Amino acid sequence: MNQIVADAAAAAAARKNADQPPVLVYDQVRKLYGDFVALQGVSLQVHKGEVMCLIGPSGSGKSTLLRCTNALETIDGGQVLVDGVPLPKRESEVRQVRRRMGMVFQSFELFPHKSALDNVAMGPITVLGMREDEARKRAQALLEKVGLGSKAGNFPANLSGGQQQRVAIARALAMEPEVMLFDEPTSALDPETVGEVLSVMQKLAQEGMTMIVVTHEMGFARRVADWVVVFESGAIIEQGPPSQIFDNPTVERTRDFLGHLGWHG
Ligand SMILES: Nc1ncnc2c1ncn2[C@@H]1O[C@H](COP(=O)(O)OP(=O)(O)OP(=O)(O)O)[C@@H](O)[C@H]1O
Repeated sequence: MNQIVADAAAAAAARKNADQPPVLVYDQVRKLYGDFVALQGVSLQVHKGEVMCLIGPSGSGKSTLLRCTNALETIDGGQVLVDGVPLPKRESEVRQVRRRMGMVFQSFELFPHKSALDNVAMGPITVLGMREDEARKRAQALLEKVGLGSKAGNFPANLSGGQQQRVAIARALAMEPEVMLFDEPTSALDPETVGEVLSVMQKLAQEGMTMIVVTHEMGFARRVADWVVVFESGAIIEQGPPSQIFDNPTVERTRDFLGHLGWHG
């Protein structure tokens, strides 16, 4: 075994909960949009409590992989396993799986005519069948967790982008997901509100939430990720702990990508 392979094997063995079965397995996942190959042969594992950041150039397939995780997109080859079970095809079963994964989008997607509290309480009431008073109590606690306890009555239009995104995170958490999927959660935000969203995410990570984060925030990935995956043209070109990817990438194209972003370790 050469040194690079030995280092990679040691890093993989050191992953969080590597001794337990992974929560998510992507096995040779392939995704087409017409003739266009968006994902080709993507194989990856996510362990419980792990924060995995997906990075890479625009259009490299990061969001597509995230959307294949909760069956917002169907796959054209390979498989995605959740707790060892392939993603189902039937819509009713897909909904069951989706419920276990909270998703946060770039564009918040809050209901504009509902208060922050109602946005968060709605899922537990309508999907989980929780009593309204209990759901509202849960929603208030979650708004406090994301630093918005005093804004519960505000409508989305009266919240900043960063605050709306924190409501969206609280809304996802209200369903008590096993995994949180973040699709470029700060890309649509004014720079001054990016930090407040990232610190909520960092707190979640510290609490042990399993997270997959598509991000262009390299500082966040370096600081918070346990495992970083670099995409290019629908394929993984390198994966490893942040110290490897950001300080000592083994693949020239990772170095090029980070160099273009002005990242110098
Ligand atoms: N619904 C769709 N129909 C056709 N092509 C699509 C569709 N969704 C994505 N694509 C294409 O698939 C490729 C991968 O897109 P994807 O959004 O996964 O990239 P990404 O790495 O997340 O990029 P970014 O960082 O810009 O969000 C892109 O070339 C994109 O144009």
